[in-house]
Amino acid sequence: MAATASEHPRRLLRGFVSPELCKELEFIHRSCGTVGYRPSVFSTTLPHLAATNCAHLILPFLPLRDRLKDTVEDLFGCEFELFVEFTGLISWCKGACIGWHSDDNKPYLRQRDFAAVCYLNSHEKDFNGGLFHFKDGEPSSIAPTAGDVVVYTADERNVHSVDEVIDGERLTLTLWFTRDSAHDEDAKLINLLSQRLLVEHIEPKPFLPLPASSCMYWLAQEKSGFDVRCARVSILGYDFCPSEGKCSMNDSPCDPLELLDGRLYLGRGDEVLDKEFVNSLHALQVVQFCGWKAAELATEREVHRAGSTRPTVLKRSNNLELLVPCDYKLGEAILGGISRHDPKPSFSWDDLVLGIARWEEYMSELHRKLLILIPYWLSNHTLSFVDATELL
Ligand SMILES: O=C(O)CCC(=O)C(=O)O
Ligand SMILES: [Fe+2]
Repeated sequence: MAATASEHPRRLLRGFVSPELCKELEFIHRSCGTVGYRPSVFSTTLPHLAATNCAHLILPFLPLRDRLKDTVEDLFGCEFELFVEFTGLISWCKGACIGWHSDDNKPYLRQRDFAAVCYLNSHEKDFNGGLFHFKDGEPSSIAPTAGDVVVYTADERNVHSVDEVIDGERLTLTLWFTRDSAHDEDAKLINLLSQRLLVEHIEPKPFLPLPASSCMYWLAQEKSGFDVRCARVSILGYDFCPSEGKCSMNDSPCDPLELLDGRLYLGRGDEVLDKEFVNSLHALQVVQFCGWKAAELATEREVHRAGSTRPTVLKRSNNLELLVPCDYKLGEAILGGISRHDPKPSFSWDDLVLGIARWEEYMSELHRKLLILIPYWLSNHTLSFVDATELL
């Protein structure tokens, strides 16, 4: 039965997103996300990835984005009519909720025709609360499960709400589709990417991230607040340490959050790894990559342990602390969740050093493919996914 046959055109698609892709998108969100548009909400949009020198991280979204558009067109009988209007990773943390609404309910949202919400993690495993409800019709309630997707029309036939998240981080990939070509996300992205292509890639590592303005990472709450980059590394047991010669809060009047834009080290307990990162996003991406690939890195370390040299680790001293005005407790209360209580794998700096190398391979491969795909996208005016090797 086509979804259009019902009074409430909608469909729940079980297991639509593979567990591997759920994890990869979680990695991207935790290493690139910014503070979102509502309290306790974080988001990673495709234009944001392009603007922070991470356009190559758009690639993992594309096969799923294409498949969702085809599925929505098929289910709702509008083949070749739709454009993607918005694609974003959105996480809701402790305290986030939304009351009854339809997704086209504001004048500036009228172009939205259909929604697809992909659940990337699971109720009761990764977060509590956050159940989805439709006001009328079936299914009436959905407990998010990693891999499931709910698609529905964005109009008043599908008024819905989301219960408050009690703890953990509830992660979705949300897309809206439109019939109005003026709101085609691809056209905007291609424009951004073509501008970037004009910038000659002479850097040896063109995939290194570039932080956005520090206010985009700052979550303010009453008299307190935290930088989401600092909070996320802290939840994994690390902190940022200043690079030699950089000011610290003690001896310089400069804005301490600006230190997160420059070179820094990673510390853990009373140790600091003797490896400079170009900025906080670079270090955060590596740390999140190591979390994503923890099992593979541990296995690889076992295999290579004999011949490898130990990484240089410094003892922390007073000038190896980056004092940013970050309320870590608040960050942990909002971002930390039930999955944090999983047994932690034993820590080794060797894994981090191996992770740095594997992170570089992962990013440089995506970047290589991106450079092949951009001219193809420019001539096709769409961001569709193709095997980059076929274009060579
Ligand atoms: O995350 C969800 O389950 C739905 C979110 C929602 O309703 C919205 O963003 O408009
Ligand atoms: Fe909604």
